[in-house]
Amino acid sequence: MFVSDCLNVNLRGHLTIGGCDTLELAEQFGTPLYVMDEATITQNCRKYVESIGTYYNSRGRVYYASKAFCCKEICRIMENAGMGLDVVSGGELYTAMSVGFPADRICFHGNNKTPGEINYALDCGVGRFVVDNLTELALLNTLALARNKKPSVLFRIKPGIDAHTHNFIRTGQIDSKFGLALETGEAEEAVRQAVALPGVSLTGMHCHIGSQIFDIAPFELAAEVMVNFMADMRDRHGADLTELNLGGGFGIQYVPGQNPVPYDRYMQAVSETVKKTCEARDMETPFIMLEPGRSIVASAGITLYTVGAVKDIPGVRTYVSVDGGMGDNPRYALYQAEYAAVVAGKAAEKPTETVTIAGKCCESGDLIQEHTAIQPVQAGDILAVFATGAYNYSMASNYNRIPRPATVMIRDRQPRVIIRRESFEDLVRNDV
Ligand SMILES: Cc1ncc(COP(=O)(O)O)c(C=O)c1O
Ligand SMILES: N[C@@H](CCCC[NH3+])C(=O)O
Repeated sequence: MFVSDCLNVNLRGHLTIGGCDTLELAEQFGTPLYVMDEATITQNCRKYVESIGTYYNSRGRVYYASKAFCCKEICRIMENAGMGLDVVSGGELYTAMSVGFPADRICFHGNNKTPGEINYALDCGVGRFVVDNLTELALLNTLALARNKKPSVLFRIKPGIDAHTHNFIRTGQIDSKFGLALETGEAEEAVRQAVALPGVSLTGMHCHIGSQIFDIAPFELAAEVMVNFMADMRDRHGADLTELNLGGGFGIQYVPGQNPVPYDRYMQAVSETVKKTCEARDMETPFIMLEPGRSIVASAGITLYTVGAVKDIPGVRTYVSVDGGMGDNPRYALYQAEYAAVVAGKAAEKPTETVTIAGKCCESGDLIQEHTAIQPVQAGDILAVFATGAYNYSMASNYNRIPRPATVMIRDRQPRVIIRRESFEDLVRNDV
C-alpha cells in the first residue's frame, strides 16, 4: 500500500511507522520531524552483507555511503551491522571516529580533499583512500611519507558509462568532476605514477556511475570496463590490483509505480560479469566493495509536518503550506525529485485532492511536491512525506534561519531521539 514495509495504518486510521502512531510521534516530539525505522535499515544492511556472501564467497565488504544520512547513531548501527563506511569529508570522518567506528573499515572519498583532511584521515588510520586526481595522488604521497605511512589507495575511475538518471546525480560519464578518465589516458597515467610512489600502496580501482539507477545493464557494463582496465594495468604496468569498488547508486521506490531492481538480481548479474571478465583476463576475482547509501536508509524514513495555510487559487492550484520545506528536504527544488505524501490521520482514506505541498521559506521554489494526490487536508493536519531517510537531513540547511528538525529512530516500537531539534540558540552559536 505504501512505498515502504515499515509503514502501515492502525485501527484509528492513522499512519504508523515501525508500529508507532505518527500522530502520537508528532504530538510527543513536535514537527517538522524526521522519523526512521531501525529494522528497515538493519534488514537492508543484512541483504547486502548476505549477498556478498552468496555471490562473492564473502570476499568483499559493503560500505554504507554516509553522505545519505550521517550522524553518530547511524555510525553505531552500521558498525553493529558489520558494515564499512564511506566518508567524503573530514566532518563525516569525525562523526564516525567520535563513536569509535573502526577506521580500517572506512573508505575516504572526495574530489578535493584538503591537506588537513588527508592528514586527519592518515592519523585516524582509515583503511582506504579513494584518490580522485593526480594532484591528490602527489599530495597524499607527500603527506603519507611525512608521517611514515603507506595508505592503501584505490583510484576513482570514470568508466564512461552514461547512467539514466538525473543530470546532477550522474557521475560515470566523461564530463564529470569526479574521477580519472579512461578515454584520455589520465587513469593509466595515474597508475603509472602510483606504482612508483613510495608513500602509497595502489590496491585497486573504484567507480560509481550515479545514483537512483533502475537498470542493471549500466552496472554490468561498468564492472566489465573496470575489470578489463585492472587487467590492462597489470599487463602494462605490473600493477597488483586486488580490490574493486563498484560504488552505490541502486534505485529505490519513492512513489508507487516505480520498480527498482531487487538487490539480489543486481548482485547476481554483476557478480557474473565480474567473474566472467576475470576468467577471460586470467585474473583472480578481486575483493569486492560496494557503497550503497540511498537504498539502505531512504525507505526507512518519513518526515512529519504540520499543515498551516491551505490556499486554493481557483483554476490554478491549491497550495498546502507545511512547517518545514526545502530546508529539511531540498530534493524537489534541486532535482524535481518525486515524493508521495498522506494526511497522517486519514491514511486509510483514498486521496481525492490534488495539491502542491509548499514549505515556509521565502522562496517560490520551496516546494516538496507539485500536483500530488492527497486526502482532504486542512490547517492543523499532520502530513507525512515518505522515503525521506536519504539525502534529506544530510542535505538540510538553515535557510531563513529555520532550525533543523529532530530525528527520531524507532526500534521495537520505541522511539528515541537520535538528533535533537535545533534551537534558535544553536542558530546563533557561531555568530560573533
Ligand atoms: C562515490 C559514491 N559512492 C556511493 C554513493 C552513494 O550512492 P547511493 O546513495 O545512490 O547509493 C555516492 C553518491 O552518489 C557516491 O558519489
Ligand atoms: N544527493 C543526491 C544524490 C547524490 C549522491 C552523492 N553522489 C540525491 O539526493 O539524490
